[in-house]
Amino acid sequence: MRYLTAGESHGPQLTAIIEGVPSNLPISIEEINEQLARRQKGHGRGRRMQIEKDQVKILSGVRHGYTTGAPITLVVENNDWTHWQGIMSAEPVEEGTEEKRRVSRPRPGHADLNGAIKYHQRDMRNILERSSARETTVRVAVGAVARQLLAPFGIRIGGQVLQINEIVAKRQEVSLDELIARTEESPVRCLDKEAEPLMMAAIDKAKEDGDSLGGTVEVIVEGVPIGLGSHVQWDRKLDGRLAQAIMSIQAFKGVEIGIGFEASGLKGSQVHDEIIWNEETGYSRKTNRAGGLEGGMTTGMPVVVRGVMKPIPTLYKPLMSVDIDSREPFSASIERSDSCAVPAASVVAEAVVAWEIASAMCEKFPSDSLDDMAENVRQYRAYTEKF
Ligand SMILES: Cc1cc2nc3c(=O)[nH]c(=O)nc-3n(C[C@H](O)[C@H](O)[C@H](O)COP(=O)(O)O)c2cc1C
Ligand SMILES: C=C(O[C@@H]1CC(C(=O)O)=C[C@@H](OP(=O)(O)O)[C@H]1O)C(=O)O
Repeated sequence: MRYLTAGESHGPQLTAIIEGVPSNLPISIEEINEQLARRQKGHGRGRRMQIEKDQVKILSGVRHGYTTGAPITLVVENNDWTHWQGIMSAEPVEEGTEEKRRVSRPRPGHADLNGAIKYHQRDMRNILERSSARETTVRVAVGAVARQLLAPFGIRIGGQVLQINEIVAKRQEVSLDELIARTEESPVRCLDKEAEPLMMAAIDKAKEDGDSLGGTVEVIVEGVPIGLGSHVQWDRKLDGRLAQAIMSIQAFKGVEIGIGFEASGLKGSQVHDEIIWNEETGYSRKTNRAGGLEGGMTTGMPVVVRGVMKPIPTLYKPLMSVDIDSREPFSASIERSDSCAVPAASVVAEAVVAWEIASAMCEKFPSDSLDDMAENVRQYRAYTEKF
């Protein structure tokens, strides 16, 4: 499977085209919209989220509720477009007749300056419009389709926030069902009830100070068969692909699988997961420090991926920058902004992980139709249990 996204933050819409989704897969528009709504929530979001009410439109590839195997086009319209039509118009405008909201003072941490130099743009709006994480809207819609492809195989995904700024959540041993239910109730998508108000207070304080905060999110996938991905070629290793997916989310600067960076300080005997076998389910592991991946392939244990999001670059009390017209020092430009988007980003992280797992399923099993795929997954599972 593959997909592309298109669209600007303040343009008319975001679009995704997905190719390779098996035919005969039931698609629920409500479920896609539920995922879009989850991404819009979270303490620390800016005013834009009050303007938008993201809803998907399916323009191709789905008929009477089922995929046909043809490319699927997903669209999410920007309500904010009504305020930006002239500024973002594709039509030529006469010089001086239209307010362009030109950006000439690049924000440290955003794509503004590098993009402007690379693409020969004197108006950095032409960069920020596309680098904006508004794009994650359609990535979540794509992830929602991937989730619907995984659901018939009992593969389920949850996510949580583990840290915001200095506040680290205490680890909670809960089932995936409980994690999914409880994070949905939390304004910061955190299971630790003691950390939650501290995180919210830290976000409020940062906002008050004109500052921003980052943090850590975790995604867990259960029900994955053994052997997705491959050890035989670098670009087929599923751990590498998951890392790329997480790092492709705007503002993500770190990724780890299983115990990740902690492994550097431990001995092999403290890191590797002992192998066990039983007659009913076959091979398994005593622990899951590997986060469900060894040799670029799934072990059958839950896949556990964490990502670190840096603090949002746009600051209401801006850092110093340089104006590209005068080359004089100036405060960076201020665009309307979130002060912390870690809870929203955890929903995006779930989506991109869902996509990678679903893609790996389609590579492992014949996937022209859901019927082919279901039969092959059933046979393969019976085989792995007996191996
Ligand atoms: C859900 C989400 C919301 C974001 N909101 C903002 C925002 O309001 N203001 C901002 O400057 N950056 C925001 N970002 C981060 C920028 O888009 C990102 O830092 C920028 O594109 C530069 O890319 P890089 O940080 O990956 O290098 C957000 C990121 C995510 C994932
Ligand atoms: C629009 C979204 O996030 C945006 C991501 C973003 C950025 O620079 O990444 C900047 C802000 O855009 P605006 O200036 O229009 O408020 C955020 O609101 C969204 O998540 O849907």
